[in-house]
Amino acid sequence: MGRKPDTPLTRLAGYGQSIWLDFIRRDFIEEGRLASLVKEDALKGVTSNPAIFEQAIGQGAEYEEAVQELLCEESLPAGALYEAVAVADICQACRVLRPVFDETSGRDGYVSLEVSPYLADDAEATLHEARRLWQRVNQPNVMIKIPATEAALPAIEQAIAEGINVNITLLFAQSMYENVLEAYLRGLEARVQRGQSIAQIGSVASFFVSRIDGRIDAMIDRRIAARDPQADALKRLRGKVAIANARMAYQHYLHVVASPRWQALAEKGAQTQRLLWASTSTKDKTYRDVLYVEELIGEDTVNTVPPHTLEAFRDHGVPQARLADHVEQSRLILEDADRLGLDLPAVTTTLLGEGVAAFKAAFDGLLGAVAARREAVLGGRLMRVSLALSDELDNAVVAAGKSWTQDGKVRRLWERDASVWTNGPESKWLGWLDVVKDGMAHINAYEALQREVKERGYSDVLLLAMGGSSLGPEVLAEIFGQVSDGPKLHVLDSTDPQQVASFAKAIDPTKTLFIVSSKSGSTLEPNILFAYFWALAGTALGRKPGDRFVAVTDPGSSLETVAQDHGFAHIFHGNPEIGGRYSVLSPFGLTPAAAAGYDVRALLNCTQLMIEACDASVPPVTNPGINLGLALGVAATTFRRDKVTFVASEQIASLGAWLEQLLAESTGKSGTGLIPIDGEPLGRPDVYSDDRIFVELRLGHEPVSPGLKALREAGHPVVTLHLDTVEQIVQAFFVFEFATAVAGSVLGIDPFDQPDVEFSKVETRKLTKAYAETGRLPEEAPFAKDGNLAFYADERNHEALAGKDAKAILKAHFDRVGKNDYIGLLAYIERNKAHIAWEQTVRVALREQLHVATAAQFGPRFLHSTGQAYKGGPNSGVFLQITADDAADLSIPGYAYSFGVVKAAQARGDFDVLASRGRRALRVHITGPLQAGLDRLAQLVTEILKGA
Ligand SMILES: O=P(O)(O)OC[C@H]1O[C@](O)(CO)[C@@H](O)[C@@H]1O
Ligand SMILES: O=C[C@H](O)[C@H](O)COP(=O)(O)O
Repeated sequence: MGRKPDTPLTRLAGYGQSIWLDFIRRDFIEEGRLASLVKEDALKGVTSNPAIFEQAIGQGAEYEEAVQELLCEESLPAGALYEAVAVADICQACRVLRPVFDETSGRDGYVSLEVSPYLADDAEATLHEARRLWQRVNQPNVMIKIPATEAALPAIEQAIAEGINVNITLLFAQSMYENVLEAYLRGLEARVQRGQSIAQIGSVASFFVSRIDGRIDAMIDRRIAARDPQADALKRLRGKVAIANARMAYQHYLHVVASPRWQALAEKGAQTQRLLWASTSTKDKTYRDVLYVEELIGEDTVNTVPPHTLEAFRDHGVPQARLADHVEQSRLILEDADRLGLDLPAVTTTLLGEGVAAFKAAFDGLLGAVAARREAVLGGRLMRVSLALSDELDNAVVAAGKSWTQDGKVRRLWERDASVWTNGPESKWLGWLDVVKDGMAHINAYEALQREVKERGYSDVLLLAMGGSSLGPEVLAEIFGQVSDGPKLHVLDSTDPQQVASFAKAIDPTKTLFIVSSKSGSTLEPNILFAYFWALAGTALGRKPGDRFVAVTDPGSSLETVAQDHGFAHIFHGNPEIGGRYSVLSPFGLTPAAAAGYDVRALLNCTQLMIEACDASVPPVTNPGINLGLALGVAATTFRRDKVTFVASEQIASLGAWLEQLLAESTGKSGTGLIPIDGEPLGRPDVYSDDRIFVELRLGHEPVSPGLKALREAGHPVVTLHLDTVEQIVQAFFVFEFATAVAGSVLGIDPFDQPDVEFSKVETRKLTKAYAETGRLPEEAPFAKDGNLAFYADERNHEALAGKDAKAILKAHFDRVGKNDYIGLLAYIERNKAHIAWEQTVRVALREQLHVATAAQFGPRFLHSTGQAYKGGPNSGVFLQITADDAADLSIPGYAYSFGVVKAAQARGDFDVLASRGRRALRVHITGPLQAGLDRLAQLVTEILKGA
C-alpha cells in the first residue's frame, strides 16, 4: 500500500493498534477522502451506527438525489430506502478498504453496519437481520454490528457459528464483555465441530469508554458540589474510571487468549476477537482531546474515532503503549470507585439501556429524515395528513407516539401482533395490510372483467350489497362517475320498497351487469335483492340471466353456492382475513371498480404509496396513519372529543359515508368509541361543544371552508387530509384503515369485530320468521297517537316520555339531550335527495339550538355501518327512529315476506336492541302520505326548539 507519512497516526501500527474511522458519508467516499485516509493515515477500518447515518442522510444533499433515483426505479418505504442507500455506502466503503483487508489477511479493512436497534431484545430477529444484511452487502470485509444485550448473546454466538463477521457494540461492563468473548469462542467451536473453517471470521468487541466517564464524572461533580466529605478522593477519580475499566477488560482478553482453549482455536487459524475502543472522542472539553486514544494503545486492539479525533491525534497525539501498564493502578481506581459509592455496574447497565435507546432515537430520526425525503420526492403523488391541535392535545399525541416507538408498536402492528390490541383474534383480521400485493396478483381477472363489460356493451352495473360491501364502491362511483363509453355504476343497499323500485327503474335490465356482493354470503339484504333482480332480469331477457351476474364473496360462503347453482358469469373471492369495512381495496371494491371501467392498476399503485408511508419503518411522527390514529384515539380517550366530524370538499364528500362505517363499527363497542358525524353542515364555533374533532377532507389546496379557521382559532382540533387528485381517495381509504386500527389500540378494543350488530339481525330474523309463519308481524301498539304520527317505545323510554301529544312527547325526548350527547335521526324511508334534505334541515335545527352533534341516517343502511356504535358505543346517543307506511310494497320472489315487511322488521329489531341497551330512543311512525308526516315532524321540532 505504499509508504505512509510518519505521523502519530501511522505510528500506532507499530504498537499493534489499528485505527478505524467512526464515520461514513457518501460524498466523503465519493470524493476520495476515505481513500486518502487509508493511504496517508494508515486507516484500517470504518464503523457506522444509526446516529452516524442519521447525520449523514439527514444532512447530506447527495442523499436526496439517491432517494430520487431509487424511487424512479420502484416505490419503496423509508426503511427500504434507508437500507438501500446505507448498503450502497457500506459497499463502497468496503471496496475502498478491500486492499487493507487483503493485505492484512482479513485482520483489518472492515466496514461495520449495525442491525436495527429495535431488535436489541429479540435474539431471533437480530440474527435474522444480521443474516439478511450480511447477504445483502455480500462483501467479505463487512462486519455486522450487534448490540451487546443479554438477549442478543445467542444471536452473536449463532452469527459467528454461521461465519458472519460480527462487531459487538455497546459494551460497557466487563461482565458482559466476558459473555461476549465466550459467545465468540462458542461460535467458533461450533464451526470446528462441524468441520468448518474458522480462519476467515473477523470479530471485534466494541468497548465504550468516554460515556462511562461522562456518567461517573457527573456523579462526582454532583457530590463535590454537595460538599461530600470524600470530595478530594472523588476528584482524583475524575476522568480515570473509564480507562481503568477498559484496561481491566483488556486483561481479560489477554487471559483468554493465553488459555489452552483459545490456543486450540488459534491453531485452526482463528483470529482473536480484538477489543475495539469505541466512544473515544473526548466529551469533557477540559480533558485532552486525544485522551481516550493515547491511554488505550496496546497490542492487538482497534480504536475507532470520529474525524475530529483522528485529526487531533494526527496533529498532536503521543503514541506510546499504555494499555497493558498500570494494571494495579487500574484495579485500585475501580476499587476506590466502588468504595466511594460510584456504582460502576449500575452505571454500565444504565448506559447500555440508554445506548440502545439513543440508537433507537437516532434510527427514528434517520428513518424520519428518509421518510421526509421520500415525501418531498413524491410531492403531489402522496396525500398528506396534517394536524392542527391545541398544545395540550398535541403534546399528548406526541407522548403517545413516543410510547408507540418505545413499545415497537408500529412494527408489531405490521407483524400482526394481537397484543397491539386486546390479544384477541386481531391477527386474523389484518389481511388489508397486503391489499395491493393481493390486488396485483389478480389484476388480470379485473382487467378481463373490464374488457368483458365493454365488449358486451352494458349500460349499467348494479351492485347489491350492504355496509363494507357497498359503501366503498359507492364512494368510487360517486367520485369517478361514469367513464366515457362505460356503464353507470349503481349501488343499492336498501330494503325500502320505493328505493328498490327506483333503482329497478333506473336501469335497463337487459343491459345491466348485476354484482351480488357479500363477504359472509348470508346477509339478508343482498340475498333478497338478488332474488328480486334475478327475476327482473330473467323476465326482461326471457331466459335465465346467470351470465349477467357476478358474485363477490368469501370462499365457501352460501352465496358462492348460489352463484354456482345459478351459473353466474364470475365469482370473485374475498380474503377471509379482511373484514367488510376494510375491504374496499380488495375484490369487494375492485370488482365493481373494474366493471365500471376504473383503472384498477393505477388505483393499486396509488394505494401502494400510502401503504409505504405507513410502513413499519416509519416512526410515528412522520407516519401519517399512526399520527392520524393517535390524534383520533387520544382526542377521544383523554380529551373526550369523540365526535369525529367530517368536513369535505364537495367532490370527495361521499367518502364520509364509508368513513362512518369504518370508524363506528370498528371502535364503537364496550361503551367506548368514536362517533362519526358526516354531512353536518359547518356552523359557527358557538354551536359546538368541546366534544368534537374535525377532519377536513380537502381536495386541492384551498381549505374546504373558511369556517374551519374560526373553529381552529376557537380551540377545536382540526385534522386535514390533503388530496391533490381524486385518485388519491384510495390513499385516504388506506390511511384511515390504518389510523382506525391505531385508534382502536388507544381505545383498548378489538377494531375488527362488530359484536352488537348481530343482535339486531337476530331480532329481525325473529320477526321475519314470525311473519313467514303467520302472515303478519307480531302486534305492537303505539303508546301515543297524534294525527298522522304514532309513537312507540319500550317501557323505560315510554315512562320518560309521558306526554299527551306529539309535541310534548318529542319535547320530552329532546329534553333528554345533555351536553356532549349526540342525536341520531334514523329514518327507514327511501334515501333520496328530498329525504336527505329533510334530515339535513332537522339536524341543523337541532344542532343550532341544542349544541350537540347530529347524525342523519337511513335504515337499514346504517345498521351495517354506524349501527354498531349506536348500540355498543358510549351511551351518549339520543335516537329518533322514523318509520312510515309504504306507499307501495314490493314482493320478493321466493320469499314469504316483502321488502316492506323486512324493512319494518329491521326497524323494530334494531329498536328493541337499542332499548335493551338502555339507549334513549323513540320511534315515530308516519301514517298516510309520507311527505305530510315529514313536514309535520319538522314543524314540531322547529316549534319545540323555539320553545313555542
Ligand atoms: O359483506 P357482508 O357479509 O354481506 O356484510 C355486510 C356488512 O354487514 C356487517 O357484517 C354488519 O353489519 C358489516 O360489518 C358488513 O360490512
Ligand atoms: O462503534 C462506534 C460507536 O458507535 C461510537 O464510538 C460511539 O461513540 P460516542 O459515544 O461518541 O457516541
